[in-house]
Amino acid sequence: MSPQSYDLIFTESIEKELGRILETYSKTKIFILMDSGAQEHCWHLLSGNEKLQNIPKLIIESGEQNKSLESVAKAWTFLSQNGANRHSLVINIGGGLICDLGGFVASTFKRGCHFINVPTTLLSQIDASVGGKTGFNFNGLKNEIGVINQPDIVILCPEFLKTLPMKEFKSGFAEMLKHAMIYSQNYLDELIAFNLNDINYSKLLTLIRKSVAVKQEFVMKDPMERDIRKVLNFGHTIGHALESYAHHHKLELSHGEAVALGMIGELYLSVKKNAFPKDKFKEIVKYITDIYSDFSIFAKDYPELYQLMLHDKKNSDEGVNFTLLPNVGAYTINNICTEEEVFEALNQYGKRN
Ligand SMILES: NC(=O)c1ccc[n+]([C@@H]2O[C@H](COP(=O)([O-])OP(=O)(O)OC[C@H]3O[C@@H](n4cnc5c(N)ncnc54)[C@H](O)[C@@H]3O)[C@@H](O)[C@H]2O)c1
Ligand SMILES: O=C(O)C(=O)C[C@@H](O)[C@H](O)[C@H](O)COP(=O)(O)O
Ligand SMILES: [Zn+2]
Repeated sequence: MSPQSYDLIFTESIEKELGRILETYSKTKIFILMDSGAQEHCWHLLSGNEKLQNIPKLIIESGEQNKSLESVAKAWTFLSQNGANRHSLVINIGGGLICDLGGFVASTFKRGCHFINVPTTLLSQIDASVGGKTGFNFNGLKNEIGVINQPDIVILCPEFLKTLPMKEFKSGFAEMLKHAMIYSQNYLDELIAFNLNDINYSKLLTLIRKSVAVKQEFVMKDPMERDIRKVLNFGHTIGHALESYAHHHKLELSHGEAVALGMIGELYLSVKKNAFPKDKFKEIVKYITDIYSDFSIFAKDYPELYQLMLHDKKNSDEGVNFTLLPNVGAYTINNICTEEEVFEALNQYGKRN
């Protein structure tokens, strides 16, 4: 398997598909890492398969705070105590937390064993399960520790999404909006036309396929994020700072909400430095703020947010690095913005002085 390739399988019957795949691993020891929400809402779609029933399983409590070194250590201990070896297979079943954490655990246990992702949230299906970014939060910073390493197989089963709460659905939808912003006006128009209040699952499957294809196009060109893959990070320089800030101050903010808000600020910088069309900026900001929670930040907290951005993994020694857009479907990478420009961008959010 080349460093950036894996098998991507769409299926309507996850139990049969996974059972078929496991036949090819019949000689290896298999383990399951699953988050508690996936256990509650998804396991029944899989557990009819006898082979799966007898596989040792570790449940990681859901919640971003559990994407941690402690959870990684728990999973390493679980594998070690159950006799896993470097030929073993880890099956990650859950959202982006499990794909990131489980992918890292498998990539580092005995210097790396096989893993398969079975994403069960919209965000993990269109983003976290594909592309090989794995890791966990550390020292109050998002994804501070991790590796880029591809799974053997990713199995996408949209059936799982039918139990997803709207908050989590919107979180994944934000990453789809990001894909559209960096890729094409047509795709953005399709997403804007998608009715979140009456989900058409066959239309959703088409959109999922589109988003996965967009992500894969960037990953295949630059698997280790040396340059063009930074485009997939649009909205994240500010987004990750907001997410870490919210976590530190015990405020509710999902990854997708943070990215949606991050895109507003980074679109502002795109208008200022890349001549992104002002009228389109206003339109998109209105659309995003109508969907995502009004997460107001205080001007007095801008320095804390800026300090968090200084840890962004895209940065070199020149300062805070942004991916910006000259228009929908166009992008520039390695834009260094000053603290003053960042503060101006943060002014775009509803703030209380
Ligand atoms: N590696 C990447 O490329 C990448 C890309 C995007 C995001 N991420 C990471 O992914 C994480 C966010 O992922 P997420 O949005 O999936 O959050 P999550 O993994 O925390 O899952 C959200 C919630 O949904 C529950 N859940 C899972 N499947 C469900 C289902 N089918 N029905 C009902 N509930 C279900 C979970 O138990 C959890 O409570 C963040 O840590 C983010 O940094 C990684
Ligand atoms: O796959 C990528 O590359 C991305 O940037 C996808 C992002 O949506 C995702 O949140 C990723 O985990 C962020 O990467 P990071 O390197 O900023 O931690
Ligand atoms: Zn993201």
